[in-house]
Amino acid sequence: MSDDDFAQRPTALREGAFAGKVVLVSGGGSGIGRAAAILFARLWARLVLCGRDAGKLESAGTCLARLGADVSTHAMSIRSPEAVETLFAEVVDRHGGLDLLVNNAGGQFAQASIDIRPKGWNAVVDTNLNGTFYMMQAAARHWRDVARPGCIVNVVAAIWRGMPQVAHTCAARAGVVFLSKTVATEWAPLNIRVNCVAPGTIRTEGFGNYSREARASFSQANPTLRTGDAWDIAQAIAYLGSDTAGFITGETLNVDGGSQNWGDPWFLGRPEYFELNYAEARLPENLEVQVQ
Ligand SMILES: CCCCCCCCCCC/C=C/C(=O)SCCNC(=O)CCNC(=O)[C@H](O)C(C)(C)COP(=O)(O)OP(=O)(O)OC[C@H]1O[C@@H](n2cnc3c(N)ncnc32)[C@H](O)[C@@H]1OP(=O)(O)O
Ligand SMILES: NC(=O)C1=CN([C@@H]2O[C@H](COP(=O)(O)OP(=O)(O)OC[C@H]3O[C@@H](n4cnc5c(N)ncnc54)[C@H](OP(=O)(O)O)[C@@H]3O)[C@@H](O)[C@H]2O)C=CC1
Repeated sequence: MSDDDFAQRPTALREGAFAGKVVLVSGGGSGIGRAAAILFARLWARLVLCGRDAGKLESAGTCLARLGADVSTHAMSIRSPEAVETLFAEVVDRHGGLDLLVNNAGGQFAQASIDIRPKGWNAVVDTNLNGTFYMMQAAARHWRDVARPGCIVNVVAAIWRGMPQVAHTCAARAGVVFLSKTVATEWAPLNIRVNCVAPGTIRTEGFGNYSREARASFSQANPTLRTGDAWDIAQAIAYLGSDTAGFITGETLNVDGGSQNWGDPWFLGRPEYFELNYAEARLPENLEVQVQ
């Protein structure tokens, strides 16, 4: 899907639903984050995008400005607590405050867990769990200090049956889900809602990090036998971030084509052990039936 597609796709959300609201999308330069930012622009939000790559952010910023949004872009890494602090100071300075934080930045690399080295484990956990926490905490402190209501939507993954070959990200996302449930209670007195969206396999630029074989498994990894697209996730994010979802907190919304129930994505390709061959499968003796 292109920016132009996202600028036109129908949406269930009401025009003007985010009028006067400031929305921060991490990883807003590409994929799901970029689609969500386009949706928020169409709903009249003011936008803040952050990510590491200034070029990607600038390109997304230009697209949002064309849609009429007031947008600022900030190149930084969510892994640095100092950079997160600076980001929030810049947001307050430039936009006067924040209303919704979308923690979408994240990623991983595929590797058998038995081979993951400490540096790689730490890189993934630091981005997906620690970085997300620094952003959540900075937002909550801001809302507490200015006595303003707030809302957080964290993008995780449909991890419910484990995620072989990406154990580090599975562990980190599980951490974010339970962190979110925890602070949804702690921060309710501050009028802050916290929810997660758990995507299944969603066709984005991020797919480029995986082999052809892995990508083929992604498109067969749920009962619909197809991948979702970034708009599917953008709409779920906007719904949970909107006042329409005002009585929902501590929840995780799966947008996964049913992958919780059936399907097996393999980030490095399916190991031979898991190849199924029903034609040659032998039943245990006591289950054999005589066919007349
Ligand atoms: C059972 C039902 C399941 C249902 C379905 C569930 C959902 C399925 C989801 C399916 C598809 C998912 C897709 C996506 O998530 S797409 C979006 C994602 N985008 C990315 O993943 C971005 C790509 N990755 C990265 O940018 C980086 O890897 C990362 C952010 C994770 C780390 O960045 P950093 O810059 O800190 O790290 P370095 O590159 O410097 O590396 C640090 C050490 O990490 C190790 N490493 C890194 N890459 C690899 C690799 N390819 N293989 C092995 N090890 C790696 C390594 O130790 C690095 O240190 P050294 O370089 O010193 O060795
Ligand atoms: N596509 C899918 O099937 C699924 C995706 N997800 C998750 O959804 C999110 C969006 O993924 P998607 O859009 O597909 O892929 P992308 O790779 O396009 O998006 C990841 C974004 O995260 C940003 N990012 C990564 N590390 C950092 C960091 N340290 N600091 C700031 N920004 C960072 C990247 O920006 P930059 O390069 O500029 O730093 C990039 O824009 C990710 O968390 C991903 O893991 C979850 C399940 C499935």
